[in-house]
Amino acid sequence: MSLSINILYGSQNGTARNVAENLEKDLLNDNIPTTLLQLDDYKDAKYLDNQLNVIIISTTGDGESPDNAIRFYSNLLSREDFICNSLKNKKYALLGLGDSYFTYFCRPAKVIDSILQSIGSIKVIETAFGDDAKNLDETIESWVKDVKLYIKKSLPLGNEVSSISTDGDNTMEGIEFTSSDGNITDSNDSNSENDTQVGSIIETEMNIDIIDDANSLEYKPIKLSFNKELLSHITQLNHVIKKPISYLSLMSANNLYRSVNYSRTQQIFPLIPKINPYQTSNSNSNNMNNTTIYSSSSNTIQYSENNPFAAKILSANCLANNEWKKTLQITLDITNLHWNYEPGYVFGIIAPNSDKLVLPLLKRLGLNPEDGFRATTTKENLCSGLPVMLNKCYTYYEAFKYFININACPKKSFLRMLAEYCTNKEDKKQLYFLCSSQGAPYYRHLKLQHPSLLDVLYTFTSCQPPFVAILENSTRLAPRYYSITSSPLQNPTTISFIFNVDRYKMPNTSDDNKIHYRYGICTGWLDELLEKPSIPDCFINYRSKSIYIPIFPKTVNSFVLPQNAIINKNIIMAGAGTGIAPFISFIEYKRQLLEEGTLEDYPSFKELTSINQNYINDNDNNNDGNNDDDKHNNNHSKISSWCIFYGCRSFLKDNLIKDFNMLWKQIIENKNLNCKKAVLDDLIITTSREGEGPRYIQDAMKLNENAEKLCNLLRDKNTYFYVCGKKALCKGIQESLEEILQHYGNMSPEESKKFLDDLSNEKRYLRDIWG
Ligand SMILES: Cc1cc2nc3c(=O)[nH]c(=O)nc-3n(C[C@H](O)[C@H](O)[C@H](O)COP(=O)(O)O)c2cc1C
Repeated sequence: MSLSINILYGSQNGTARNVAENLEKDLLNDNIPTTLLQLDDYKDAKYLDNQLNVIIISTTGDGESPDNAIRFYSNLLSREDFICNSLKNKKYALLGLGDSYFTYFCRPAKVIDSILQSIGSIKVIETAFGDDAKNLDETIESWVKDVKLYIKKSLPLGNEVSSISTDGDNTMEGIEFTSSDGNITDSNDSNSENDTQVGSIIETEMNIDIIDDANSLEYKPIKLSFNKELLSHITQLNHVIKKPISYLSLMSANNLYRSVNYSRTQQIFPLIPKINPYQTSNSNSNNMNNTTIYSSSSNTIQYSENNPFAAKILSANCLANNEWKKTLQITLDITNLHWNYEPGYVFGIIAPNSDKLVLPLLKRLGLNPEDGFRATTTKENLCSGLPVMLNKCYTYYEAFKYFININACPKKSFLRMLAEYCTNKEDKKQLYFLCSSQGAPYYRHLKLQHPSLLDVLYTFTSCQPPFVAILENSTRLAPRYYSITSSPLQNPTTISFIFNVDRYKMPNTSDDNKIHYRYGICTGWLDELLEKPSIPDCFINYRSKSIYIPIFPKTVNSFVLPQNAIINKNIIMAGAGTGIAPFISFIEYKRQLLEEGTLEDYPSFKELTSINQNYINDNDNNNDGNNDDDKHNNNHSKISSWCIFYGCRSFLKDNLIKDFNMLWKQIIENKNLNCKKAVLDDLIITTSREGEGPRYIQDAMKLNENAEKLCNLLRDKNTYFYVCGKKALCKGIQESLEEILQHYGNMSPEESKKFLDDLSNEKRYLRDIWG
C-alpha cells in the first residue's frame, strides 16, 4: 500500500512553513504527492491507513504554539476524539523549532511528541529540535534528509527516488559532489570546524581606520567575508542542497504605465488584490481609474495581512532621542476599522522596503523599475511564499518594494539558485560551499552579518540571476506587530503605539572604511514618513496631511488582563524600554475606569461594580470591628495590588513613562466603587546607566523590600505576573523570581522552577518575549 503523506506545519514567522514548503517541493519534484497544510487545517488532511504525518512546529510567545496551530494544539491537549482517533496507529515524524535561550524550549513540539506517543501514534524518525541559538539549519537539514530517506524506502518497488539531497548534474572543476547518502566525509568537514574560528577569521579582515557614518542616507552594500582558504583545500563538497525547481512563468506586461512615482505615492493599497478602502469595486489592479472608494459601513470586513485597513496617522510624538535610540509614538485613526480592542491587544503593520535598497538592487539586476510582469503557474501549491503576486501585473519596482523580503539573509536554497547564475567559477564555488555541510558554520556566520540580497550580489559580482528565479525562491515581506499603548476608554476610535527606530551597525567591510548603518524595515519607514520628528517631547499633528499606513488587527491576543482585574486581582508588570507598551494601556485603562466612576455604557463596568459590591459585603461580614471609614479608606490595599517594575537607561533621557508618573501615583476616590483606590501601589524604576540603585529590573526585584512582597504576591492565587521585553530581560527576571521563591518561600531550586511553570500553565505568569 502506498504511503499517504501529510505535511503539517505551525509557524509564526515563516521558518517552519519554509521547511514544510521546501520538503513538499522536493517530494513533488520526485513525483511523490503530498498534502501540505497548516496544523489548524488538519481536518482537511488525508486520512488513509498507511499515513505519514510529517509535523513541523515552531514556538512563539512564552513556549506557546504558533497562531496557525492553536486549534490543533488545544484539541490535542484536551484529547479531542477526532484528533486522537485520526492519529492513533498513524506514522509520524516531528520537527520542533525554537530557541534554547527561552525558558520553554520547543514546548509545543515536546508536548505534541509525548501526546502522540501516549495515544498510540507511531514515531518513524527520531524527533528533532532545531535551536535558533545553536544549529538550527543543520538540525533541519539532517531531519529533512532522514524524512526523505524514510519516504524513499517506503515507496513501492520501482518507484524509488534516484537522488535525495544532492544535485548530481552539477559538477564543477575541482569539486565533485558525493551521493546523497554517501558517507564520504572530507577532513575539513563542518563538524570539525567551529564558529569561533569562523568569526575570528572575519575579524582579522576588518579595517581599522574607521569613520562613523551614522547620518548617511545612502545604502552602501557590504562585501561579505568568509574563509576562502579552507575552500581552496576542499576537493569534494558533501550534501550540497538540491537545486530548487522552477515553477513560474513570467510574461512581460510593459504597458502598465505605472511610474515609480505613481507606485510610491499610492503606497501599498492599490497593489493588494482584495477589497480595501482604496480599491475600486472592479478590483483589477491594472485599472488605473480607482475612483469608487469602498465605504466601510459594516463591521463584517475581515481585515488581515492580505486585506489591510488604511489607518490615517493623526499625530506623532518624539518620546526620546539620544545617543542610544530614538523612540516615537504614533496615534492612528481606526474609526472605520470597527475594532473593539482591549488593553494589551496587538496589531500588524505592513511596511514596504526602502527605496534606498530597492532602487540600487533593481539597477544591480539590470531591471527597469517601471517595466511590468505577470507571473503564472500550473503548480500553485508550490507558490505558497508569494501567492498574492500570482496572475496580477506588477512592475519590478512594486515587486521589490511591497512584496519580496530583500532585507533578510537569503536562505541556502536561494544561494544555491544564485550559484547557477554565476559566470565566475570562484563565485560559484563559494556559493556551493555555503550550501554544503562543510560550509554550514560559514553560512551561520554569514547570517550573523545580516546581509541583504544586495550585499550578497555585491559580494558575488559575476552572479546575474533572472528575476523569475528570484521570485521563485523569495519569501514574502512579513508584517511587523506592535502592542497598543492607548486605552479604549480614552478613545475607542484611535490607537497609539510606541517603537524605537531600529538601527544596526554593519561590519566595517564596505569599500569606503566607514561604519554603515541599516534601518529596520518598518520603523525606518515610519520615521521617514513622519518627516523625522527628532526633538524629544515634540508633538506633530498630521490630521491635515492624509498619511495612511496599512494595518490589521491581530486576532489572537493572550497578553491581556484577566476578568475583574481592577477589583480583585493583583497585577504585577515588568517591562524595559518599549516593553512598557502594553502596560501603559493596562494602567491607563484602570486609571480611566477609576476616574470616570460612571461608565454605564461600558459593558464590563456594571459587572465590575456588582462584583466589587459583593467583595465589600464579604469584607463587611468578616469585619473584625474596624469602623467603616477605615475600611473604605483601606480598601485599595485589601482589594488588589497593582505594581510595575520599569527599566530604562536614564531617568531623563529615555524614560518613556515620565509623563505618566504623577497620574499613576494618584489615589482616586471612586464614588461608585465606594472606595479609594490607588492607580498603582508601586512604581519601581531602574536606570541602568546612571545612579547608585539597582541597574536592572531583575536586581530591583531581589531587594529585600520588594522580594518578600513579591514572594507573597506570587503565592496568592489572585496574582497575575506580566513580563514584556527582550529575551535577556525575561531570562533575568525568571532567574530572580526563582531565587526569590527559594529564599523567601523556602523552595528548592526544582520547586521554584515548577512553581513558575505551574503559574505559566495557569496563565498567571504571562510573558511577551521578543526574539
Ligand atoms: C516573539 C518570539 C517568541 C519566541 N518564544 C520562544 C519560546 O518560548 N521557546 C522557544 O523554544 N523558542 C521561542 N522562539 C523562537 C522561535 O520558535 C524560533 O525562532 C523559530 O525558528 C521560529 O519559527 P517560525 O518562523 O516558523 O515561527 C520565539 C521567537 C520569537 C520571535
